[in-house]
Amino acid sequence: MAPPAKSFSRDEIRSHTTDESLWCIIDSTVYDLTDFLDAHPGGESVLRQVAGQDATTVFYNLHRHEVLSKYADLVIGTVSGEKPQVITPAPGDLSPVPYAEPLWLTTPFRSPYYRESHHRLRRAAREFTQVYIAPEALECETTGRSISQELIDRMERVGILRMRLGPGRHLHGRELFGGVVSGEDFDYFHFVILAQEICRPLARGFQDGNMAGMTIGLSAFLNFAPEGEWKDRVCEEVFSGKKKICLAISEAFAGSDVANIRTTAERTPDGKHFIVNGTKKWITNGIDSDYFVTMVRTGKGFSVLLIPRCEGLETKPIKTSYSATAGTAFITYDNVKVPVENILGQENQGMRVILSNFNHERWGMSCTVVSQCRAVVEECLKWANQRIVFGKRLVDQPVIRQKLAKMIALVEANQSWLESITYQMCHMPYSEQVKHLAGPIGLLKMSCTRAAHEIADESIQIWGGRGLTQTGMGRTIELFHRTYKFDAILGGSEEVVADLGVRQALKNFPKAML
Ligand code: HEM
Repeated sequence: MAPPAKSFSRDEIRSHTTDESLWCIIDSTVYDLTDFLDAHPGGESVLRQVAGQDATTVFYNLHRHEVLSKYADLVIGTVSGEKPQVITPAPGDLSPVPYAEPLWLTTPFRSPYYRESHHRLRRAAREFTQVYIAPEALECETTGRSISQELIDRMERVGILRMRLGPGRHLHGRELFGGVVSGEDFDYFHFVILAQEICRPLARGFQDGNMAGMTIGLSAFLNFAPEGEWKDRVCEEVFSGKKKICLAISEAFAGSDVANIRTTAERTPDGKHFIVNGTKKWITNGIDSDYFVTMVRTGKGFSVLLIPRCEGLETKPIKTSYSATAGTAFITYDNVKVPVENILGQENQGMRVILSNFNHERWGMSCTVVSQCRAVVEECLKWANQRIVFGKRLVDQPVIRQKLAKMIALVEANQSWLESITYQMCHMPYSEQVKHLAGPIGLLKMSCTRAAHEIADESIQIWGGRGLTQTGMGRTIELFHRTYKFDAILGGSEEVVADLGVRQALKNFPKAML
């Protein structure tokens, strides 16, 4: 909001120092704090100490810039002959902070990977995220409530729900974000952009609450359900946002070692149904899902069934270290009757169904982890630049610059590797991707989550107590530090995906000797 057109001389401002009229200056803008004195969360006395003065430095030492937008009604004008200097980005704008954007978005750097439609999508996705996703993400992260139907409908209208499944036929014939890219042109780089933009609010629980179950659950259904009315109906229900779906693999008995699951599906004597018994644990979005893509043991192996919410299937919330808004569930199946037609792929060939999506899931997680890490780097750069401590900026301490250097290098290295792998995904036939990319994608995910570990650790040291506080300036750092481990565990633990990368490398090892 533009400040009122009135301007005041610094001499005049200096005379407003009493509880009856208390003014101060922040970034050449004049604030009347008289009626705010007893409402100020930081107390009255600190405001009296800056009465009539320029409080810019002390203000930014203690508050995020967004506080000023929230309290814009306290503004009464500007200082005569001065203009506010601090940037308030408009929705969709790029950040001018060094390393806050990947190189392809930074002038004058160039990239071989991105076209005009990628730039258009980036702007549209960021604007949408800032205007619609971020406010709800921050609220849900705190309250634990589920994503609203209103936001789901809004995402559906611009095509976000379909884009979350990556390129493919489900996007054909659609104009995404009202025409910034056509469904046919949507490629893996468009996906990287969307994934990296919508996680920018840094609300890790909400990020999963925002239809993460659909991205991993529906893809198995899309690729393995037989063509026909059933497939069209379920896809339409989920893509339209009317129904929710989740992927139920892990159990208390088996996490990353999926082959140890114990949930069983036995055929009824007439062969028309499976009877499912067992449990599933840590199922994202399970709490309010309508469909459960469930991995089960069948006669000679594993199978995957689409199970609608029905009698015998119950979901209970699991309290994790991120917000309940993710809808993390413990599921019990007690004699759940499922038609045999609900099988995805072949009976006893379910491992193929599950493995087929792992690459995409792990690559998608790498996209978001790099983006979150970058957002943390931006927070740290801004903080280190504005925080005055021991009489100088935090960033004037060499030890802080060392930490920032390490964090920046980790982010840039992982983004480059991500783009290089994404380029292969755009150009390799699927059969080659399956053969050649599982290893590199596993290593990429490991590299990203290791980087997140380092970045979470260093950022807390830069932020001090604020990095351990859930409100105020360091809230994003506190949340990142509390939740970065999710990505090191979900979708295959760091150790499992790292091991996969090395085992794949050794598979066709040449007779090369030292
Ligand atoms: C327009 C002027 C101001 C507004 C709207 C404002 C608003 C706020 C708000 C909303 C908080 C809660 C924490 C947060 O969300 O960041 C807060 C905390 C605080 N404010 Fe202010 N404030 C203003 C000016 C000042 C000034 C000039 C000072 C110091 C001289 C000050 C000192 C503090 C302190 C010490 C805290 C507690 C910070 C903490 O817990 O880390 N405030 N203020």
